[in-house]
Amino acid sequence: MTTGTTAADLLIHPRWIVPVVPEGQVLEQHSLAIRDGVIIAIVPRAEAAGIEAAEQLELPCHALLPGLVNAHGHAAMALLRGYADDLPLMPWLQEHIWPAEGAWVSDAFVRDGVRLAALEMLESGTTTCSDMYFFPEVAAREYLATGLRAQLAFPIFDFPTAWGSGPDDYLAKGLALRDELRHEDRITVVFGPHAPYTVGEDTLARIATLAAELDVPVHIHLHETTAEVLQAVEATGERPVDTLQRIGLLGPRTQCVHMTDAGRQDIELLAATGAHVVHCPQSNMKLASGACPVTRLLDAGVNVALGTDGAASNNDLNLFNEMHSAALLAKLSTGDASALPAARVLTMATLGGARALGLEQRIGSVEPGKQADLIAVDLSGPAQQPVYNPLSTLVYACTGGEVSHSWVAGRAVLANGRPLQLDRRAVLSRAEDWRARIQAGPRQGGPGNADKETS
Ligand SMILES: CSC[C@H]1O[C@@H](n2cnc3c(O)ncnc32)[C@H](O)[C@@H]1O
Ligand SMILES: [Zn+2]
Repeated sequence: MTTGTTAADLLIHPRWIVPVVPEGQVLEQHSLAIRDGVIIAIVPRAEAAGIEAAEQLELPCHALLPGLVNAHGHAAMALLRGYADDLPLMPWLQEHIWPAEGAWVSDAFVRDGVRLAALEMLESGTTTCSDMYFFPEVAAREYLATGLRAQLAFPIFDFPTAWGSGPDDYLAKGLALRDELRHEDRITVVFGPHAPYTVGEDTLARIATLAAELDVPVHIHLHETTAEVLQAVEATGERPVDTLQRIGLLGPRTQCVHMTDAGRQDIELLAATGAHVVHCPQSNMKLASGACPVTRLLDAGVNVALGTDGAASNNDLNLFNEMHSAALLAKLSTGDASALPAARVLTMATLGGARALGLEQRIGSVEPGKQADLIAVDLSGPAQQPVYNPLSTLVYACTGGEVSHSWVAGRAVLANGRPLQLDRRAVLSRAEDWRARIQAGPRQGGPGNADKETS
């Protein structure tokens, strides 16, 4: 290396960089250098000559920003997209989704479902996802292969499912998986108790103790509907969030998914304990569950992340769509057009997600020293032109299809709109196979047979 130059593996020259920190900033005609998977420099284009790079990439019409963080989903449910629509939460779950999962979920279902979900997420700008679903060991293998970063929230219920026989079994399997994957940089394994209405207080208290001892996050559906809250109050005399607080399960490691029913006291409690909220606006609207009071949470100092939920209730895994919906829903539900502006919603979809998942030191913004989890978005199309303000264009005028490149820890995972580690045709063909089999009718013999049929 010549004196005065910096060595990089990759030097990117985009039209704009949206670093997210500070919120609202847009850098024009700057270059970004990556070495060993880490962002090492962001400099004005004119100064990029001082950086010697093994590879350079010109992106003349693109915005470069942090990869999006989908902070809540059930990836393999991509195979149940469109299986049951236009229903409220409980009939949807109890009469349609849980019976289908009982009949079809197996390791092969999860393998093919995660591949489909990973393909959709990568093509629409997500580089990190949180996945709460059965057979997380299979999902982990797929995330390692496809290049995505993932938090796996291993499922815990008080009753048996395809993946476990009861709380002891779920906890043993989940913690063994966490141990097995402890050296994998891109994967974290956390507790995933499904909800307070499917996991009793004894099990939740056990999880609280283990989570504190091991310093492991807890990801839980919470206050998804007002009916859930009212039923809990009737049965226990407490709102679920108060139960979690009483048993020690509410704190900076807790990721509360949904929170559509959150009054002033709930919000104060979340803020005081440092718990995170994952907002899933499209799933909440489609199931008519309610609207999370995002602006009041943010005003109170609660970190809010953004998630799609599963494709069976959204019905996509596209965080560009989710950002757009989050902004519009906030404006509609508060009657305030200035609620949740573009810069704020982009923070939720990046740094807010990273913070909720305990990854803020590593990802969520474009800053030297952070992992190079980045996406490039081509803003030259007719639906994006003219670009007065790239933040506005990204949130209000993009659909995800404009994402051309993405990198996770500096490794290219999408180039020219195509995934590099996934066989797109094979993934789509497997999804169609599952659709045909599921639509043909209930499978006899229980989970397990699907492995032999599709591997
Ligand atoms: C712990 S494995 C995931 C489990 O959750 C179910 N699920 C999917 N979407 C929702 C939702 O919006 N609320 C509650 N539960 C949901 C999924 O079908 C799995 O059984
Ligand atoms: Zn969910």
